[in-house]
Amino acid sequence: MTRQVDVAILGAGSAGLYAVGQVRKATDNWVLIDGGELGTTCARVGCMPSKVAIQIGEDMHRRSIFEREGIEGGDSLVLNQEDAMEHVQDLRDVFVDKVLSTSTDEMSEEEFIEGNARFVEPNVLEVNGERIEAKKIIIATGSTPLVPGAWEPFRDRILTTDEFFEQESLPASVAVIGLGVIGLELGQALHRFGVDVTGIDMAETIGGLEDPVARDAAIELIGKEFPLWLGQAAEVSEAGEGRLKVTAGDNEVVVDKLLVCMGRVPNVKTLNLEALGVELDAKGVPAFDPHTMQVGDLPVFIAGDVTGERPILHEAGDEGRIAGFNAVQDTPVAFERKTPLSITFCDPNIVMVGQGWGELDEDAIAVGEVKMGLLGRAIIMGRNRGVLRVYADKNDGRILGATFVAALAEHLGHLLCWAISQHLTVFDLLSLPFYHPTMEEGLQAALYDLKGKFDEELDHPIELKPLK
Ligand SMILES: Cc1cc2nc3c(=O)[nH]c(=O)nc-3n(C[C@H](O)[C@H](O)[C@H](O)COP(=O)(O)OP(=O)(O)OC[C@H]3O[C@@H](n4cnc5c(N)ncnc54)[C@H](O)[C@@H]3O)c2cc1C
Ligand SMILES: NC(=O)c1ccc[n+]([C@@H]2O[C@H](COP(=O)([O-])OP(=O)(O)OC[C@H]3O[C@@H](n4cnc5c(N)ncnc54)[C@H](O)[C@@H]3O)[C@@H](O)[C@H]2O)c1
Repeated sequence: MTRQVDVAILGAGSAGLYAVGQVRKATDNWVLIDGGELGTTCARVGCMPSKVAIQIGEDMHRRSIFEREGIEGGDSLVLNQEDAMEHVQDLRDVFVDKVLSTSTDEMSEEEFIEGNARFVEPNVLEVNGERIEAKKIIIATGSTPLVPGAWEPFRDRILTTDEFFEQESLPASVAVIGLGVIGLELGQALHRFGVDVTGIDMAETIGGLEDPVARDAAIELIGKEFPLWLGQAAEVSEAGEGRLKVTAGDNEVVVDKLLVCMGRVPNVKTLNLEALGVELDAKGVPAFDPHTMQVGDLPVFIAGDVTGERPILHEAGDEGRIAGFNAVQDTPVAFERKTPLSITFCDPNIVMVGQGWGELDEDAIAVGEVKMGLLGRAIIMGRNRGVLRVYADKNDGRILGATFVAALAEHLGHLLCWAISQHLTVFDLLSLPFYHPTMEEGLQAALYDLKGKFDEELDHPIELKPLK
């Protein structure tokens, strides 16, 4: 017998759970299906445990400035790697428990099915031998770390983020392959844990940086901590005694393990999306409307990392909300998407907001820049490194985007993202308060530099607004 439901949601990750949150407001007749480990990628093997590792690394690294502050004994501090990893796992468990106790743990057997679903028709699924016919289906099955098939013989010495946080002890040496977001965050954390790290990326950049000034600053600063080999793909072979030889161009290193962070692939393999009868892209994902999350005109929606488009948590959350909301409407509603914001939590942070350097027409923009070296608060913190670059429309001063390589830039990025979302100009921003002494004064300095690129002269100080 085929079970009938209003909505079936595939995947109990962040996107799927946000979708459920919307769906259950409109109907009790829904089902959530998940065939993997529960607790969400974010809490279990993503955002949260990675930030714990980064925090430990940062706390340990802080000792490098103790001496100049008159604090003695920094050299004798020891990071116990096993205890540190146990702390990562303890906090990870707290975050996972928090997710489970407010989601699947509370669901009935009717509401939550453990199993991998596959499509039979656009509105019919099969899971654990049972058929489910759903008026609407939401695909929110996330993604999986990419490991090249050719490296399968070395799989026992390859760590991805699916395995890393489970490690009780750490290898003495690691080659981090891929210096995108994950490679930079975890590579630097591992280095600061005392592991001998070599970072390799086939691109001539790190953290996906396109702005040439920001890119050079980031490569110089992070390259002071551990070697970065850029511009050549990594190749791997046996080195004997269980170790691996990694080469990239003329560089060569022998390591105990690889941390592979070469991107992620959508979890679509077992879904039989061919049954949808629409074209699939090279990764097996169907085309969808990013404002409704609907797949063509099918009764099918898609949300989160499985789309491969905006693989970050708040976007997965929004996509889940959009898909869930629309799955219970007669006609899908198109929603605005948020101003792009991406933060790599390495030190210094790498932050990109709004339109990226690669999308902008250099002739149509003005760029404001400040180096963080002379910023008072940054000097006090011993974190006066990096650069802030802000891009504005040359005609009207409207802020279009920015790239930051600086300590605590995660906060500056939010401020500027909100300003772009409100369509503010450099002149609007300079009339707002900047407290002294703060890191925000770095942003203020970049904005002053940007304002200097415009001829516009006000008849009053730019920091002030005449009463209307
Ligand atoms: C190491 C790391 C660090 C990160 N750090 C950050 C960060 O700091 N900030 C940030 O914004 N983002 C970060 N991200 C990204 C963020 O974690 C993801 O964007 C987000 O978790 C995606 O949520 P999701 O619901 O799409 O996928 P998931 O949470 O992965 O959920 C997908 C679910 O689908 C299930 N599933 C798979 N196949 C099937 C099937 N056939 N049938 C049924 N169920 C299935 C899986 O078991 C899983 O439970 C990080 C990611 C990683 C890996
Ligand atoms: N702070 C955050 O928001 C955060 C943190 C971690 C992960 N994430 C999400 O997870 C996703 C996946 O992260 P990721 O770091 O795995 O992917 P990524 O796409 O950010 O980086 C992958 C890197 O691997 C490199 N690469 C690919 N093949 C290679 C090869 N053969 N040799 C050398 N280098 C190679 C690429 O040039 C690229 O720089 C990201 O897109 C991100 O959105 C977000």
